[in-house]
Amino acid sequence: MAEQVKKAELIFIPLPGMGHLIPAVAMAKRLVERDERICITILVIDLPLFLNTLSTHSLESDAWNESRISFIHLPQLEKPLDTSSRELVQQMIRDYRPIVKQIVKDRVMKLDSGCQLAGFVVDLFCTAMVDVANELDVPYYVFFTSGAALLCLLFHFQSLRENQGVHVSEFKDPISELDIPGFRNRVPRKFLPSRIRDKDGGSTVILDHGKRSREAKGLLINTFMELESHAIHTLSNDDSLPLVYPVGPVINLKPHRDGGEGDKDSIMAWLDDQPPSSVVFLCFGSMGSFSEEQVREIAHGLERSGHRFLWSVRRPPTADEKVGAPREYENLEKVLPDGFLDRTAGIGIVIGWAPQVAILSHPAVGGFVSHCGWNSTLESVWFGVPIAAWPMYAEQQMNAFHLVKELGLAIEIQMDYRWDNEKKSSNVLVEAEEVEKGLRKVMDMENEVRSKVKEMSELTRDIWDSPIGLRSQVEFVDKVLLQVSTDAQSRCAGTRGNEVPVVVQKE
Ligand SMILES: O=c1ccn([C@@H]2O[C@H](COP(=O)(O)OP(=O)(O)O[C@H]3O[C@H](CO)[C@@H](O)[C@H](O)[C@H]3O)[C@@H](O)[C@H]2O)c(=O)[nH]1
Repeated sequence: MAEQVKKAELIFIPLPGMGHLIPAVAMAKRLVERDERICITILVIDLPLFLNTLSTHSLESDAWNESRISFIHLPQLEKPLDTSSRELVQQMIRDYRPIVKQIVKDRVMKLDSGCQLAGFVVDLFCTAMVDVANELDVPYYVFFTSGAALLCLLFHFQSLRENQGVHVSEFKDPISELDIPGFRNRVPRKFLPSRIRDKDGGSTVILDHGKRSREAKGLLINTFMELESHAIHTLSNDDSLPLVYPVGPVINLKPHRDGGEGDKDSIMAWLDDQPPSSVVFLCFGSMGSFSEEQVREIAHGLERSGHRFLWSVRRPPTADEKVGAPREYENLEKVLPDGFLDRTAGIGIVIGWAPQVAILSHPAVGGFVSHCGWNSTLESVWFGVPIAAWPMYAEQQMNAFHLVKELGLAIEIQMDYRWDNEKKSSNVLVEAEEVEKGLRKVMDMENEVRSKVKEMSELTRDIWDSPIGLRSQVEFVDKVLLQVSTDAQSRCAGTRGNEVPVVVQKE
């Protein structure tokens, strides 16, 4: 049946933060490579909250020669932003629904003959868009840009809420440990993402995303069996869930060609001059930043460790700026300890936005101090660089727990770091001594974590190079094509509503 489909168009709706956009574009590229009938349109929602990190143009330019991937930038909403709202992002996504509906309808009208709208692939945080897919009577799939273990946790608490009326906030003791399907070890409550842990911290919204994801035609997760077999099996064996596609690791390995990556050439030239595995790289994702006091503690820790370093530092938005991703410091010298840059000249460099994938792939890099964002985790594993975990917010504590305690792929710097969204900094100060200790540990060439990460890296690449590694992506593409063909047949037979004009084949 699938052979009858000439072209199938998927509409991707990523959350417009870099940690979500980067894997969505990488995923789109993988899918169009899998089958020449797949075309993808990526809708870029304009949330000023996120998009000032890096212009999306560099991501688009990576995909420009893929004629089967196109980008549509949605216009800014006319409504003023209520930056005090905890649910600002979700509200904005909801407000975009009529715009998306109209754009998709227009898009369908312009599709080549023989090309059919195959469905939506929505980020887990954009499940509000499911309403549009339903109104247009097309299937939707959910793309989850973090790991399978986290998804197990989300479904677990969503089902406790739905079926037993139990909320996670009822487990009061922060050190109490919970049995969560998909985890080999009991999970200390304090490591649960605050948005799930706290009843008034947005857990309703997040658990609702879980609920809507259950109704999807498939769950695409940016993970792979060798990294998360236990969690993937838990999800796959759960009959109440849709089909699970562990499509990862989806990493944007091709360096961005232009814009937004700082002074890439000089950074790479500096790395070329350093001995193998001698440099520790510090970077905290697209949204991570520290208080000035914390920046100084890190600087002291770096100096005391004596290790060569490459450190990506950005400042939090000021009270006036209110929202948005971290920005570059105008005068970094004022923030760093006196004379730091002079004393460390030749030993280390401090940069803004980092060309992270290129840096992690460089043989001079021997360790990575990371906030354990899922993309950073996958990139680090792919290149075999051990992590020193310093999670900050979102689900990063869970990721760190998984890496340190379950997989032994990371050492801990500070897992209890607690981000305060109002203060835009943490309630915990990690002192120079702790930083130094973590740096020494992660850079230790005899550390068991180093050999484990290398093994995982080799395994990942071997599997990725073999046909088995591509299986989930191929299966997903087959499912999309089969679904579109089945839907088209039922439309012809008049058994399915049809608000979307189906493109009639000319031949
Ligand atoms: O200076 C930088 C900073 C980041 N990156 C890239 O940006 C991405 C960052 O993604 P990630 O490591 O996942 O961190 P966040 O930007 O913090 O991502 C958000 O989205 C992730 C995926 O859902 C979650 O795991 C995180 O907790 C959440 O904060 C990665 O590809 C990095 O290579 C750079 O290239 N240069």
